[in-house]
Amino acid sequence: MLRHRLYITRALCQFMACKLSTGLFRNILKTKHPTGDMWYTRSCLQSILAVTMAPRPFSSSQPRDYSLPNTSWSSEMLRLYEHYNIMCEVETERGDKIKGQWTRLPSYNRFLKYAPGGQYLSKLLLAKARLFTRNIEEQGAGFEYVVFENKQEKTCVCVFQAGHLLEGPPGHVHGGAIATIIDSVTGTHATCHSGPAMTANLTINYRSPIPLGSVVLVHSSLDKIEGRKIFISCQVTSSDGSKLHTEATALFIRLFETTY
Ligand SMILES: CCCCCCCCCC(=O)SCCNC(=O)CCNC(=O)[C@H](O)C(C)(C)COP(=O)(O)OP(=O)(O)OC[C@H]1O[C@@H](n2cnc3c(N)ncnc32)[C@H](O)[C@@H]1OP(=O)(O)O
Repeated sequence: MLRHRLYITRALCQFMACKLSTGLFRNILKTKHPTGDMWYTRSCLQSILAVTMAPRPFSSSQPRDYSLPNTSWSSEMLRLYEHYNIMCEVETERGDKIKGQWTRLPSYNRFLKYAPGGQYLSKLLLAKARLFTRNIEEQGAGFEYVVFENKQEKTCVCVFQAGHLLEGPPGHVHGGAIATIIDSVTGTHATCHSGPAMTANLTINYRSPIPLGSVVLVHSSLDKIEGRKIFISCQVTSSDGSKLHTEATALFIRLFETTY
């Protein structure tokens, strides 16, 4: 079993290194199996990767989940967290708890490590790498956020509190930080819906500045899917929805042809 995993890991590394130099997932790839009597084709490797990383990018194992409340969260952040979290579970007439329309998506400092099978890849591939939005250890200093998904409505909402290290214009959030949270939320949405995907295009209109330390909502809506293309639109609003801060559209390209 362990040997089998090692073969898969080695093949994956060769595959990724090859793809980095030739463009993602474009050409037929043949990688020799270590035993010398078998060849991996692109579709075979895609299947391995699909099993390794998809359809669920998150597993329920033990690491720190950054999407859970911490002491830096303001009362408004906690209120909105509770507002959505309570809808993740509903009570039936018989008093049973069942899954609601919303799901809270856990978030780690490196999701690859905690994806099914990802711990093997994680040891070999840039082991110190961290998800950009989760790499500031000081609570409340950077991106504090939690994403909820509503599969039925094909939407996600993110409750986002911007810390003091995200300053751009004095007292307000940097445009790059806003782009980052939009990319992260829409990217998470695309990945949850369709499996691993990368941003191909992100178009942003900044409508009104976001005060540092304030809590805003990032709404992500899946507009349409055409083949491997996933079109998403996004609005960042004040926490009561009365003020529009930012609008964006994003195009993600699904990395695998497999449908989930
Ligand atoms: C749980 C996970 C949490 C993750 C949260 C964080 C999310 C963060 C997401 C990111 O930030 S990803 C990093 C930033 N993005 C990149 O670095 C991507 C760089 N670009 C690429 O790697 C490739 O261009 C890409 C994978 C996007 C597409 O390459 P492919 O070779 O797989 O696709 P191809 O070029 O064959 O295009 C497929 C289709 O998409 C279309 N397309 C590709 N790029 C496009 C583009 N930029 N604009 C419009 N259409 C585009 C293309 O025309 C074609 O359309 P048709 O099928 O209709 O012919």
